[in-house]
Amino acid sequence: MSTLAIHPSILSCDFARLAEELDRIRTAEAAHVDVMDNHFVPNLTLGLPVVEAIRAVSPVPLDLHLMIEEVDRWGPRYAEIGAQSVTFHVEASRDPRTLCRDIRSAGASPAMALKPGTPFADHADLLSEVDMVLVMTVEPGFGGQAFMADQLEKVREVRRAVGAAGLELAIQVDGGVSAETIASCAEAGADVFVAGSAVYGTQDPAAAVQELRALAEEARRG
Ligand SMILES: O=C(CO)[C@@H](O)[C@H](O)COP(=O)(O)O
Ligand SMILES: [Fe+2]
Repeated sequence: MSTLAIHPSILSCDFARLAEELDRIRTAEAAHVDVMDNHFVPNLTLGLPVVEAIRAVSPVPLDLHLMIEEVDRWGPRYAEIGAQSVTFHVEASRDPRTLCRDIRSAGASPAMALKPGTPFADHADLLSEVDMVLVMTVEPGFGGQAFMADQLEKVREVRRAVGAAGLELAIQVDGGVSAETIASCAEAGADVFVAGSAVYGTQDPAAAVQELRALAEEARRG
């Protein structure tokens, strides 16, 4: 069985103190970086030069979540700078199979993301190309939104499909993941948990990461 991983989203950190904020989550398996272009989502965050600077100072690997329209063009560029994983939205990519291969050959793990309204079944053929499936548990664009419990059925569906195909894929959830909701995600079959406000909204983000991981482990043990 896979190890559980907590990936704090730096969207909720103090952007004026990025290096220090990254150091505060050294207990995490990776840092989740939300790249938004104000086209695919109605918000704008950061781009390649800033992600490259983050990569240079981060004590943990980077998990990049690309919420951008031109992902076929930019995805491989983000992989080249040394990210651990590059997640693209299936709603944005015109040629996801080629994109997955380009990301992998540039040295990163490709992952596919599904917005809440996007059925997994329409994109199940991509499972053999990716290392991770991200099931969004909020509409992408902003941190601090309420968790959409109706997406847990999609997590279960992906977990069943991964098992049936005999694959070893990670399933990530992102949006509204907190001490109140993480157990339901783990029970449904998620093993990588993104949390922004539930980590950076606390006094001690490193301890919050450990608490979230312990809750997920407990839920998995049943
Ligand atoms: O991708 C996104 C939002 O689009 C997320 O990664 C958020 O940054 C998660 O923040 P919280 O819901 O955990 O506060
Ligand atoms: Fe994200």
